[in-house]
Amino acid sequence: MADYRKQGDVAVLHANNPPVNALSYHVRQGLYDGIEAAEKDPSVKCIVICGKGKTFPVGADIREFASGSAKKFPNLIEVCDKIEACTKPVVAAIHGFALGGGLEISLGCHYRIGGTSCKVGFPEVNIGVLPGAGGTQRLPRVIGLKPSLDIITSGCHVGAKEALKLGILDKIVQGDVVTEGIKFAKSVQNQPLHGRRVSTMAVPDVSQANALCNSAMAEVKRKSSGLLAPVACVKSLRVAAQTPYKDGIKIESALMLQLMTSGQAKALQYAFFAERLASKWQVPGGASHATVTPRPVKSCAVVGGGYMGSGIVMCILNAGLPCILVEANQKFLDRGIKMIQGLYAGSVKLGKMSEQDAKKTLSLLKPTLRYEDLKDVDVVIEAVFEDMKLKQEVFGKLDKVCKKDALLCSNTSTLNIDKIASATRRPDRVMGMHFFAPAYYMKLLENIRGAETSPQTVATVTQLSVKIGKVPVLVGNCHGFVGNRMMAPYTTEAQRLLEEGAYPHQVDQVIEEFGIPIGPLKVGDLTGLDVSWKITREVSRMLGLDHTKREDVEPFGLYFPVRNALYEKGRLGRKTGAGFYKYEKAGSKVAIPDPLVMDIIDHHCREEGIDRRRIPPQEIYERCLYSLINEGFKTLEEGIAARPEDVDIIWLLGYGWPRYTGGPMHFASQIGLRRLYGRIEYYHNKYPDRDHWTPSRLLKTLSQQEHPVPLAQWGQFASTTSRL
Ligand SMILES: CC/C=C\CC(=O)SCCNC(=O)CCNC(=O)[C@H](O)C(C)(C)COP(=O)(O)OP(=O)(O)OC[C@H]1O[C@@H](n2cnc3c(N)ncnc32)[C@H](O)[C@@H]1OP(=O)(O)O
Repeated sequence: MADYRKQGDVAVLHANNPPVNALSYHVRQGLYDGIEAAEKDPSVKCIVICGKGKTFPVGADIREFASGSAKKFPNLIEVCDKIEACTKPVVAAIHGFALGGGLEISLGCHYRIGGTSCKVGFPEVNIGVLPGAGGTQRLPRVIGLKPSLDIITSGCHVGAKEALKLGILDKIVQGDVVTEGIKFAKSVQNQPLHGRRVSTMAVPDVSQANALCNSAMAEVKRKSSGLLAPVACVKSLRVAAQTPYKDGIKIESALMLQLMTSGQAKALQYAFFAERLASKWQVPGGASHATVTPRPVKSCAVVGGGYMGSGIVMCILNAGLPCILVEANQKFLDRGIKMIQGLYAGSVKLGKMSEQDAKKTLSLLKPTLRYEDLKDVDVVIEAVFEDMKLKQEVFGKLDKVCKKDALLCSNTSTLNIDKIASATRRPDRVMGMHFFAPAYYMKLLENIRGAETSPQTVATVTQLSVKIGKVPVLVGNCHGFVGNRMMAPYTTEAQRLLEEGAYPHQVDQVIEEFGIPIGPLKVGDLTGLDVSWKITREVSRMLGLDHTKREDVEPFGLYFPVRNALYEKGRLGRKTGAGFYKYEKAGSKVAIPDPLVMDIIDHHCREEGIDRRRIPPQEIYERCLYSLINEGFKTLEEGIAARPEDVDIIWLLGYGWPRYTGGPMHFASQIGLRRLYGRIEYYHNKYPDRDHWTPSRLLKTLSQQEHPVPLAQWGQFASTTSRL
């Protein structure tokens, strides 16, 4: 709703819908009625629109898009037009954020003032739509087409100073923005409104409209291939330059309708809420984010200053927390410090950070060679080499020196967290924190709870994860957890396809066209074929198998003859300038299909008596993606992943899965679970020896329901199909 109050001859309208004043039906109605009441009241001379609590409205209520309430009278266009048509001056007093529909409301006002820390923007492209309440028509009339194209197609926030410079804000004010808004409104209450109604203005840089829009269109197509919303934004902005407002707004609405009904908008909005759901954990037994209080974390330590460890240190320092870095010897410690210092120097050079801030942040780092220095820290994150024996050794030492209630966490990507915890006398205070590289940049944190991890440990680690800027997803303990476990069948199928008839570039092309930025074989080259070779050896060893014996490893999906042949020839990937592809030189990024690799593959097939066949792109697509999705359902049925949304966030933020499909689980719901199950069963019959094609029980159950089960209800079926 919106609160209406009078202060002297000023009517103050507060949008009141915590926590972010989203413009749901009651808020729109409140604003509309408020303007009408103020207009009718002869004692009111001017009006201020503002937001209750921490922000100005941040946009339409995204949940209303699906329910249809967004269309109810008055819709946002009608509210903005009502404000603009008011015969008394209306001032938007902005604090916090004015985003999307919130910014559109303010552009409907005759004046806009903002607090020093306010931010404005049109983030609609991030949720698959456009500023559909006149934003694409009004903004260019205020600030010109060029900056409007940048702001609307990027979805970026614009700070107060920049907004003032551009002309979005008329004034920046210190102190309470509503008090200042009232003062400002009084100062303009006798000014004529002619020239202040944005829809009547001309676009200033209209003469360059074609050139600007053509280049913006080329840019959005290049940058966001496959995304519909940025393209629609450019189209709508071009219309603003060519058409009067009354016609432009109709075209904007038509484009909005097209986007709203596209699968992309639905998927992106789903991803928006899934991301916010991620940190709201619950564990079997009922403890949850809502019931358990985290312990305060005042200091941290990281063991291991390699690439991952250094990145983790930076996340902690960036959050303003002191961090001790421990290394095994001076050489490694110096290397870690140098890496961290270098990355901060880079940020300063790029203008992302001031030299003073970098210095201040770095002063929170305390390098040491002595484990004893960790005796007072609240949380330790171990980031040593992925080797169980080594990790257990480190945890044993930590357990001895760290205070009793300190949490001990392992940055492991695959290893059994219970086994690591068994090296301590505090398994209830041990957790996995699987960071993604580069750790200072990637937002995902896959947090792994062991069998004995206490709810308070989960709460504390989750809170710390959010504090260091991550999106934490709580998962259970199994080999590879959720992300890497699902990765396994995907990469296995990619490699098996090579033995049956495909070449690396053909597999990667299908996956990249789907929207994953780097295909699985290019990822293999990036990670290093020696690394994956060693992982296969380690996993085989853990299973008691001889990794050199085909008959041993093949039934476990660990037989990769093409990869092995390349590895044996010293083709280790990008770093050696040759792997599944060739590269101009060692370290180059551009992967070039290599006839030599094709010969190696052909030779292997001849030796094995394999008749190579043409593999259609659809088969590549299904075998890589559906095997991965099937594994995702298995993580759900086993309770390793708590919710389908969690699986999706892991793949969206950690593995480059295209956000406009919502993630593997949302994508599955769009394919249709019956159809998906049918295809998985088909491949299971074709490749009965590959365990990853055994259909998930959960998927089977869901696919057999008479009506499609909404994704949010899959969890109810997971418990009945669980094998655990
Ligand atoms: C005709 C259509 C016209 C216009 C189209 C639009 O206006 S589309 C909407 C455009 N606006 C946005 O996309 C803003 C989205 N919100 C944000 O970017 C962030 O929430 C924000 C404002 C930067 C605040 O971030 P913060 O980290 O402080 O909070 P958080 O994101 O966790 O949000 C708090 C809770 O509010 C819910 N929420 C946020 N925005 C909306 C929204 N627009 N509609 C509905 N709900 C919203 C969010 O889900 C959180 O809910 P919770 O239940 O607490 O998890």
